[in-house]
Parts: sequence; structure tokens; C-alpha cells
Amino acid sequence: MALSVEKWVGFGSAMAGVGLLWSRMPEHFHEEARYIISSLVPMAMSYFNPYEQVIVPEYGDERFRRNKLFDAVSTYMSSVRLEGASRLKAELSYSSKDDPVISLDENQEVADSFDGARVWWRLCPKASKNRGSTIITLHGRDADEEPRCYRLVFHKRHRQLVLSKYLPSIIQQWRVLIAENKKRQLFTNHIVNGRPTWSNVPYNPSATFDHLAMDHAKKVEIINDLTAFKMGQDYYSKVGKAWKRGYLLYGPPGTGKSTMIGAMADFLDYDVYDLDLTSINGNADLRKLFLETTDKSIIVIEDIDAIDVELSTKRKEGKAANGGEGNDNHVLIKVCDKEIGKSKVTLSGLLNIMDGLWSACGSERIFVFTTNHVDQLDPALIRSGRMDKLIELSYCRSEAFKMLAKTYLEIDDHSLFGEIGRLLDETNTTPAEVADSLMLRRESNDEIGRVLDEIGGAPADVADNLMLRWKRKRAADECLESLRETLKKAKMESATPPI
Ligand SMILES: Nc1ncnc2c1ncn2[C@@H]1O[C@H](COP(=O)(O)OP(=O)(O)OP(=O)(O)O)[C@@H](O)[C@H]1O
Ligand SMILES: [Mg+2]
Repeated sequence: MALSVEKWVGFGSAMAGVGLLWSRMPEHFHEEARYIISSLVPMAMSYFNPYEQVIVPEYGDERFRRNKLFDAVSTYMSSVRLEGASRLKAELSYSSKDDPVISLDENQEVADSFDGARVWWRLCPKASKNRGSTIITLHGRDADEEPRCYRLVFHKRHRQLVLSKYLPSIIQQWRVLIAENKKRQLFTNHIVNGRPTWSNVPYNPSATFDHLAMDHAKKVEIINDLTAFKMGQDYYSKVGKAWKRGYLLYGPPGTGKSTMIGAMADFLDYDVYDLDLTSINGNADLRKLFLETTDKSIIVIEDIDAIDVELSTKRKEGKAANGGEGNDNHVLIKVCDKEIGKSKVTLSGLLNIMDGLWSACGSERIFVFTTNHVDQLDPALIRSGRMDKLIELSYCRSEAFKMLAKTYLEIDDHSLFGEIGRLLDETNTTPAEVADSLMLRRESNDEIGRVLDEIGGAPADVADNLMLRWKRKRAADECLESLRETLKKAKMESATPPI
């Protein structure tokens, strides 16, 4: 049967060829006759061909947005009996433990049945040309330009059933599956075949807000802000603003900016899109990537100061040259390739997706920028309304240290706490450095043997407990002692004037 469908598709193609030839007939054919015959060809074609096609292209209009129906069909294809296909694809995805996911390879065809109707699916590497049968392009432009598509063929009499029941049922199954298997994802962008693309892995940030050592009041303020945002759909629509929020996290290296992004993703249960501007060729690609991000997500640009150097210089030069404000159209970043002219993302391009026309596409999105040098950023980027909240993450002080000690050593108090707190106030030590000192050290076998001798004879569970407590205390003493020495050294070095 599939063969005869192909024949019909071929027949349509032949008829289309006749039509094309006819339309190019020499001038001596009467204009009117040419017109009538070339309009009759498609009618005849449609009359004789009992089959219709639906093309489901991979990308929607302007190739900006992925066509979700394509993804839905791809998922559905792994559940259809793939008996008709002679070549399949097998993948081991992150989510499927030991079972490979089997799917249709390109140019392969399978049959499916729905409510008594028989349909045929084919994955085409490039969308087939109009081969004569009626083609309905879903979410699409001219099918010829699509990089990949699914072609669904069915008998004309099933048109209603296919369009109003079969395809919606595929979408519904896909949505249920997504909801069931929903895991937080971390996306990053790169170029595939010259096109910017997101790829993703499951994301389970190791640190939550509980692990984040910082001023308690500030932490509560951030959590309240995020909660208000998450609950704020009605508010944002009432005031007519896009449902999005911008955070700038700034502070020296190792103060917890990246850790906080993970904590935010964990708290909100959002996906994270880590946007690498160096892998983007220009504003159009930036928009394309932005449109492919999903709602309920955090879009991150880390170390914006590091990629902002050229912008700052240009802006300063611009100001110096014309004695006033520069404009937003200078180059934010140039990718280091030879064709440098093509590889540009501008500040205005970036601002456009944050709060320009494009920001209205999608909702419930958080933008997070991080920087070590807030003073070097372009004021346009951080003006209020764009960055709703500027959060400083700073050096480790007494309060943050106690939180780290609780996390790493599971202790609330120690005789060295007071002295270490004072030393931290006098030195600029980052939470990363403190956390590093508090990592558990391994005890030597001799030490363990000595303790085992001491607690020998105790029942097993009591001995285990004693051993654990000894290890903790030993670790705490040792770690805090070493931290105190490090801090003392740092204090002396900062007090010694440079020669
Ligand atoms: N405030 C903090 N609370 C808890 N742990 C922290 C904190 N800051 C840093 N750390 C620890 O230090 C490590 C490095 O921190 P992180 O990568 O978040 O720093 P950063 O501010 O993003 O640095 P950079 O500016 O270099 O990107 C983390 O994995 C974490 O273990
Ligand atoms: Mg970081």
C-alpha cells in the first residue's frame, strides 16, 4: 500500500511537470488557452490523486522557532511500530537509563492506523518538493526551504479525522509525556551546520539557597523577590508589562554568583539557558536562540564584563569623539574568526530581547547577568527597568562563615569561631576560599587505628557513632585550625606595605 501511495505522489509530480511545461509553451498558443489548461492540471491532479499530504517542517516561520509539532511527531515516532522501516536510529539519551531510544531514520517510512484510517509517515532530510498532491504546510513557509520535515500521507476521505483528531492526539500524548518526564535542564548554545542551536543536559544544581553563605536578610529579600515574580502573572498582565525580571549578580570571583544561579533554578524549578555570546554570529541568531527558549526559564550571561571590553572602549571613544552619549549600536562582542564582519552581537540587539519588542515573546523568564566589575558595565545595560535587582555577593564575613561551618562541618559553635570571625572581618577572603579550607581532610590510618583501639569492645552501633563523632570533631579542629593560620597569613600580607 505504501508503494501505491508513493506512486500517487509520483503521479502528482509528473502532472505538476506537465503543468509547468504547459505554462512555458511558446507564445503562439493563445494566452487564454494556456491559462485554462495550466489551471486545469492541478484540478485534474487533485481529482485523480486520492491522497493528501501534511508537511511538518522542523522550523516554523523565518526559521526562527522550532516547530513543536515536529518534536511531538519525533516523540510519537518512537512509540509507533517501526516495522515498515528498514533503517532505524538508536540513541542512549540522558533520561533513558539502559534502554536505547529507537526512532525513524531519514528517508524511512512507517505506516500507522488511527480510528480505522491508515496513514504513512516519512522523515525527509529536506522537505520534498510539491509532488502534485495537495500539500498542507503546518506552521510553515515554503516547504522547499525546510531543512527537515515529516511527511504525513493519508487518503482524502480521512482529511478531517487526521487534522482534527489524529494530529491533536499526537500533540496531547507528547504533552503528557513531557509533563511526566519533566526534569530541569541546562541548555547551552553552539553552532551546528552554521546555525545556532541549543543543546541540553539534565540539571540538578548541587547548591540550594540553604547552602548559600551570605547575609541572611539579603537572602530572604531575594527569595521573597523570586516568589513574588513566580506568583506575579496577574500583576504583570494588569500593569501591561512582559512577565520577566532581570538580575545582575556582581562581586569578586569565588563569592557565589554561579552558585546563586543554581539556587535560583532549584528554588523556582526553572530550566537554565547559559547563553554563550561568543558562539553567536549576530543579532538575528541571538533572537532565534531567544525565541527557542521556553517559558519558566532563567537566561544567563556570565561574566558580561569579560565580553564587554570592546563595547566599553567603543562607547568611551564615541563619547570622547562627540562629547556626549554614545548610541547602543556598537559592537558588544566580536567572535574571533576571519569573517569578523558577520560575527556581531550589538548591545542594542541584546537590549531588544530583554526589554524591546522581542521581550514580549514568551513569559515567565528571568535574565541573570554576572560580572566581577560592575563599574565597567555600560550604564544602558544596568539602568533600572532592565536590571530590576542588583545583587552584590561579597567577601566572607562572620555570619557567612558560620553558615559554611554548618554546611561543611555540621557544627554550630567552636572555640575558634570568635577569632576566625574577627580575622575574616579584617581580610578579604572569599566564601570559595573558606569553603575550600573546610573540606574534610582524610585521617591517617594510624589515627583511625588508635581510635578503634580506644572504642574497641563497644557494641557495633555505639562504636560507629563514636567513630563518626570523633571524625567530625577531628575534622572540625583541623579545618578550623588551618583556616585560622591561612587568615593570619593573609592579614599579615595585607598589612605589609609593598616594597
Ligand atoms: N556564597 C557562597 N556560599 C556557599 N558556597 C560558596 C559561596 N561562594 C562560593 N562558594 C563556593 O565556591 C565555589 C565557587 O563559587 P562560584 O563559582 O559560585 O563563584 P563565582 O562568584 O561565580 O566566581 P566567578 O566570578 O569566578 O565566576 C562554589 O562551588 C562554592 O562551593
Ligand atoms: Mg561564576
